[in-house]
Amino acid sequence: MNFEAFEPLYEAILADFGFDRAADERARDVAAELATPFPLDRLGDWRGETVAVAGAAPRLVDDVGIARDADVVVAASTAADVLRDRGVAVDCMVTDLDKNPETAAALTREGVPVAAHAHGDNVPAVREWLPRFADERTLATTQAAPAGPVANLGGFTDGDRAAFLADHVGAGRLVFPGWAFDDPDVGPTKARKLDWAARLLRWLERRRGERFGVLDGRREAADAALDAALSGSGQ
Ligand SMILES: Nc1ncnc2c1ncn2[C@@H]1O[C@H](COP(=O)(O)OP(=O)(O)OP(=O)(O)O)[C@@H](O)[C@H]1O
Ligand SMILES: Nc1nc2c(c(=O)[nH]1)N=C(CO)CN2
Repeated sequence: MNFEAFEPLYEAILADFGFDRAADERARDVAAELATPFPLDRLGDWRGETVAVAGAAPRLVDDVGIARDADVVVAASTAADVLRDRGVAVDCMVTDLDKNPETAAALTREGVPVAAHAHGDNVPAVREWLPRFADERTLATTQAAPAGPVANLGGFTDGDRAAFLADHVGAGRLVFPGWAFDDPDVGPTKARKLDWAARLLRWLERRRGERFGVLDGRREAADAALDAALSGSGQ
């Protein structure tokens, strides 16, 4: 995914949450000062592999076997701790540094790549944590236009960004342990973020010609929101 393709959905997300594009761009520029280029082959070769994109819903503890059975495990945020605590090695972590940045820093030092996201509301965490990461294992990301070493491969929440990353590097089947879009225990903002995660995964499955079981029952609503956001963009 390149930014041009993602931009109409990025605009819709900015409008929905009232996020400021200029603030995202400033965050990206801070990350660009701190990061070094990350050639994606440092992730390893995921082409054709079954990639588990692990979310951090409470059900992840019951879905651990799905991750264990996959060829590659990409963990979103706190999913990395849940899986590692249960003996499942994580091949990559995707995070916006807001919950368990210590885990992310430690992973980079162990040689595990981490995609660290800079956005308008996490600049202090970017400044604090990127310098503590092993540079050569850190892929800095933005949701605005890419710049310098900071990439945008698509996506918004940690979990869907993980799926877009896997797609970008040629993953075969994507499976989704630890996802629950209708989680009664999340607050209203997180619930709205999860709605966007569902829409973005729906967009991704459409583009891939795949069907993600995690989207069963959600496709119609996701399509309506996507069609509204994409109308006029030719996608
Ligand atoms: N029920 C759920 N609760 C939380 N996360 C979920 C859920 N279902 C799927 N996910 C995915 O797991 C990811 C990691 O969630 P976690 O709560 O650890 O991180 P987070 O840092 O708050 O995530 P984000 O900043 O992206 O909202 C989310 O970004 C989301 O994509
Ligand atoms: N500006 C901004 N961008 C984001 C935010 C956020 O809170 N603010 N949260 C995200 C995933 O939780 C992803 N991107």
